[in-house]
Amino acid sequence: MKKEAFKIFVVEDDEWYSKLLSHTLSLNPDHTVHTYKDGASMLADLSQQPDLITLDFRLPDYLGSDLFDKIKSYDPAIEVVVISEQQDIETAVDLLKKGAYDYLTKTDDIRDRLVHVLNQLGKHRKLTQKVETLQEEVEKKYDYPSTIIGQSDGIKKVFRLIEKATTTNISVMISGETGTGKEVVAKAIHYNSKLKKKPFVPVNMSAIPKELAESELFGHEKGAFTGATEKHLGKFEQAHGGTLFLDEIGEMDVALQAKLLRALQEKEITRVGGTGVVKVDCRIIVATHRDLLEEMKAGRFREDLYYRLLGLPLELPPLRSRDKDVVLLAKYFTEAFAHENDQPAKKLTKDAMHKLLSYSYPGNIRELKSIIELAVVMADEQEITPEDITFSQRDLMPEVLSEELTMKDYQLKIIRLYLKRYNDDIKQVADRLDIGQSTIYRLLKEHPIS
Ligand SMILES: Nc1ncnc2c1ncn2[C@@H]1O[C@H](COP(=O)(O)OP(=O)(O)OP(=O)(O)O)[C@@H](O)[C@H]1O
Repeated sequence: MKKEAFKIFVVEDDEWYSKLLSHTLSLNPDHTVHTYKDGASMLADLSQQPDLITLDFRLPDYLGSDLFDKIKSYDPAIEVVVISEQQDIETAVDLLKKGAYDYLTKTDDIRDRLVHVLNQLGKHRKLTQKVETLQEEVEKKYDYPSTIIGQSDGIKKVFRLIEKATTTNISVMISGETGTGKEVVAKAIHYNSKLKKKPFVPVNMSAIPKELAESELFGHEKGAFTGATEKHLGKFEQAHGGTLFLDEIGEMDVALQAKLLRALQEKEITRVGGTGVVKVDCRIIVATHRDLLEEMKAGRFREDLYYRLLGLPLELPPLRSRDKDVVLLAKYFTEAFAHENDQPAKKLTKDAMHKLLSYSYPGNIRELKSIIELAVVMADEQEITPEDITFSQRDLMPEVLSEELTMKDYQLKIIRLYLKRYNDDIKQVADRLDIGQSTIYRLLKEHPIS
C-alpha cells in the first residue's frame, strides 16, 4: 500500500450524507472506504486497522464521545474526524481537546473541507514517518555496544552500569574528567531506555549565565523580566515524560539548587514571573567533572540535593587508564572521519599506535578525536605514521624519564608533575599514583623547592 493511501471508515446513519462522504473520499482511488450505519458494526471491524474514521456525532446506538473513547482505547493512532450538526459544535470541540484530528459541521462546503482535512492528514503522516525514521537513526546512533568504543575493564564496568540504568528510571550521576564521554553515556542511557521515544533535553549549567539559569530550567512568563517578550518553556517542561540531562551540575548556584530540589521532590515547577505550578515528570541524569562529595563537604553543594541526585553513580575512567582503548578509539575515529568525508580509511602504522599509547590525553576522548582527525588530514599516503601525529599539549612524562636520577628523585619529579597536572589536588594525585597522601606531604616537606 502506498504511504498516502488511507483506509477510511465512514460512520453515518444518514444515507444521503454517508454517500456524499464516501463519494468524496473515494475520489482519490488510492483510498479504500467502508461505510457503517452504526457504531457497533464499525467497532466489530476495527481489527482491519483503519487510518481514519469520520464519525457522525449522533448515531442510533452510541454517543459520539463514547464511541470516540472506544476507538482511541483500541488504537490511539487511528485518526478521528468528528462530523457534527451545528448545534453539537461545543461537544465536538471537546472531542478535539481529547485528541480528535478535526471536526466538520454538516454545511454546504463539507466536501471541500473534507478534502482539505485529507490533504493535511497526508502531510501529517509524512512528517510523522520522517520523525520516526530520524528517531530510529538516533536510537541506532546510541546503540551503545557498537558506538561507545572500548574493551578495557574500566569501560566494561561502564557498560554493565549503563545496562542497569536502562532498565529503570533511577537518577544517574555520571562523573569523569572533561571529554571522557559523559554526554555520550547519558544519551546511550536515554535512547536504550523505555523513554527513548520521548525527548532527551541537555542543559549545560556551566554555559548559562547565573542570572538566566532559573528561567532556562523552569521557563518564564511573558514580561517576567526585561527582555522576556514571550512566554518561554523551560528545559524541565520540554523534557516532560523524557530525560533531562543536567551537565556540569557542580556549577549550579546554591540558590538554584534549592529550587531544583523542590522541583524534583514535588514534581512541579513555577515559571519565573508566574504564580501557578506546572506538573513536570522527567528522568534526571546529571554529570560533573568535579568531585561532588568534596563540593558538598566544602558547602558548595547541598547535601539533600546530592543524595536526591545520586541514584546510580557511574564513573567514567580517564582515557590514560583505559589501556589499548586508545588504539580502538583511534581506529574508530579514522574510519568515522573517512566515512563522513567519503574517502577510504587510512591505516595507522604500528609505530603510530605506539606513539598514541605514549601520551596521557588530558582532554581525553575529545582530544584523541581531534588528534586523529588532524593526523588523517596530514597523512599523505594511505598510512598514518608517527610524524603525522601532533599532540595538543606537551607531555612531560618522557622528559622526566629521560634524565638519569635516583629512585627517590624520580618519585619526587613524578609527584611534582602530577601535582601540576591535577592543580595541586593532593588527594587526586595520591589516588592516581596509588600512594598515601602523607607520603606526598612528607616528600615535599623533605625536598622543598629552593
Ligand atoms: N566511548 C566513546 N566512543 C566513541 N566516541 C566517544 C566515546 N566517548 C566520547 N566520545 C566522543 O568524545 C567527545 C567528547 O564526549 P562528550 O562530550 O560526551 O564528553 P563529556 O565528558 O561530556 O565532556 P565535557 O566534560 O567537556 O562536557 C565527543 O565527540 C564524543 O562523540
